[in-house]
Amino acid sequence: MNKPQPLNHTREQITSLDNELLALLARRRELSLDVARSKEVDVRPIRDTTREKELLSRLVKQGREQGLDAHYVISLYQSIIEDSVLNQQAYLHGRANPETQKQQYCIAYLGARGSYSYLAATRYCDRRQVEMQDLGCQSFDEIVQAVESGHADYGFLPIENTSSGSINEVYDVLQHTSLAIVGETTIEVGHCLLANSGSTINDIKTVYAHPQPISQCSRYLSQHGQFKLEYCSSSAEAMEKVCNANDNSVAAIGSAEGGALYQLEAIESGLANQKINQSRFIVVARKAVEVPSQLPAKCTLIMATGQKPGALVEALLVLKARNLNMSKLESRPIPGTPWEEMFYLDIDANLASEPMQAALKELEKTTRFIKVLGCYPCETVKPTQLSSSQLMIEPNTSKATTVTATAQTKQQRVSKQYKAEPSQVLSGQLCLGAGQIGALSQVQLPIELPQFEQMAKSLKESGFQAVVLQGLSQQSDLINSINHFKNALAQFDLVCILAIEHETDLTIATQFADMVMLSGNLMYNQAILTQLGSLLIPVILERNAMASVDDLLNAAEEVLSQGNQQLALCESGVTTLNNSGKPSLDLAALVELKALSHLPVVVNPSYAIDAEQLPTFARAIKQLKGDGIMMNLSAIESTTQAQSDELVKTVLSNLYH
Ligand SMILES: O=C(O)C(=O)C[C@]1(C(=O)O)C=C[C@@H](O)C=C1
Repeated sequence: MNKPQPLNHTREQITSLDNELLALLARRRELSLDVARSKEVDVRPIRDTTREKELLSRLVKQGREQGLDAHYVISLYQSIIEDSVLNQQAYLHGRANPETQKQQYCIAYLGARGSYSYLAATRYCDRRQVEMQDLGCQSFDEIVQAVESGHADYGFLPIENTSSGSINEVYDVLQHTSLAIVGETTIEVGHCLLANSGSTINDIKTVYAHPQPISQCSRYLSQHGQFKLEYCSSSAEAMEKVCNANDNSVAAIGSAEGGALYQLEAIESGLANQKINQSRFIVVARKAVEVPSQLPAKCTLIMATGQKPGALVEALLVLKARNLNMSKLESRPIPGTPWEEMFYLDIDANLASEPMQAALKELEKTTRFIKVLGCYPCETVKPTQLSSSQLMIEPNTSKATTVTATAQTKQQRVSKQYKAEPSQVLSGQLCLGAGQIGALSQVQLPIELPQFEQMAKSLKESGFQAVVLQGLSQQSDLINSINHFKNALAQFDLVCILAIEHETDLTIATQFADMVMLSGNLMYNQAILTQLGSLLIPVILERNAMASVDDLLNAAEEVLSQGNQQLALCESGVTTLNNSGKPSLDLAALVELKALSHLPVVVNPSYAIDAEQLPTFARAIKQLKGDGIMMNLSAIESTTQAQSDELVKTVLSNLYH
């Protein structure tokens, strides 16, 4: 073996590379802010998971070629992307609320420098490049008072922890404050045993800690029954006590970062019961803030329902009817009124959005008390994952073997051999398969909202259960419009299906739809099929006009193999030499698909069949065991609205009776 170069020489090279890496990361951050500036102008959502997947799979491949393993590359980039998303969010949030743009924030928090609250506040200010003036407090009440009285700009309150759950006292404080929640931040809580320099674990007799870390480290502490526990009002107080004690037999529980501020050393680490131990803090201020529509927003409400049975369920159904996701529900007693409770709800929605406003109006009618505590950007960045097939891309694997290997396993999940009983796709009032027939209407965008509301009402009255919105790229102010459309559809219990006709539709469609439909022109796009397979909402896969039944089943297999079992197929006609310029409706394919697969099949005769023949075809679809009909009413050229209504009525009546 050759003699290696001297250690310090190698270390110098590593140091110089690390400097370059940091400079590159800083440059990447600047570019990410440039992206935020463009998104501010175009009003596009911050998160683009399609772009993230593209980026990750390319980097995994390139990394492999340079000897870096996929998981290493992915975890590095997941942190980089999280940072990029949170920075963009902070930037756009600041722009939407110019009065919050200051050089310095005075922040009230629990304990003293070094506490977890202090670390969370530091992180919050760093992200916004604002200097922090810290105001340590002894209790949650003191924090709230400091902000209410104007001594502090913001208060930091820990609201929940992944090991010990919700922090009830904070919920109680929120019942009585006039402050608004304007932000949230989550930090990793790495509990360590912190002691004076020179102490070893065998020296420790007394441990100082706040009750929260004690409960989060209960397993570790029960293994060390010899420790005498002393409760403190914060982790910072615990560290300060150890620092002042000048004694090797005392220790504190806290973060290594905080301990360093008190010259304490971490003699044991990873004390928490759960490997992932995170605390979420809410940020309170005197004035509520606005959240731009491109940011994922969260609303926190408190409400007291009527005392009659089922009152809470009734209130929650109001949210469900508007497709509002509730990410947290807590209850706390109302002081002075035994057995009555106040509910705290976190809803994944923007307060300014139509569904949220409509839900609030409805809730105001049925609850005894309701108050919005705040609307703020959601700071949980769910890491984008790659599918196992994307992770497996081996540079040297011959393409032929991959293709045969998948071909052999294909047909399995879609086939009746794999699953004998018919599958059913369900979303709201729409039910496809296993004996249920659905009626879906296609609506071509762009469209004005008042006209859309009118249309939604008449589609509901005709008997449709779902509406497929096509031409997303044609609609201006897309996010706002979709929110309006969804709300209008929800009013009439209609399921909102967004059609993906271009790769660029994917992000918005998957974010806002109850269900998505992949247009036939994208049926061969492997990357999109993979992504649809990882969704939690149902998917309709339209057959490409040139595709065989086998091709359609192969595409369906790809979706199922990624996990999403809520899949229906759609036959809209194939290109033939019939000279009419129209596609030919392939009812033989319907028969074949039903014979081979358990998946529901919807038929869309709108493009292939003349209007007057539609009632006959509807009967045929039913007799051939089709599971639904999709109709594009604008493709049906009837002379008057009344004629068109009459036709739709006959078609649906033939389908259902
Ligand atoms: O390319 C974008 O749209 C970005 O916002 C940048 C970036 C990134 O940091 O690479 C961040 C967030 C998006 O979800 C995708 C990618």
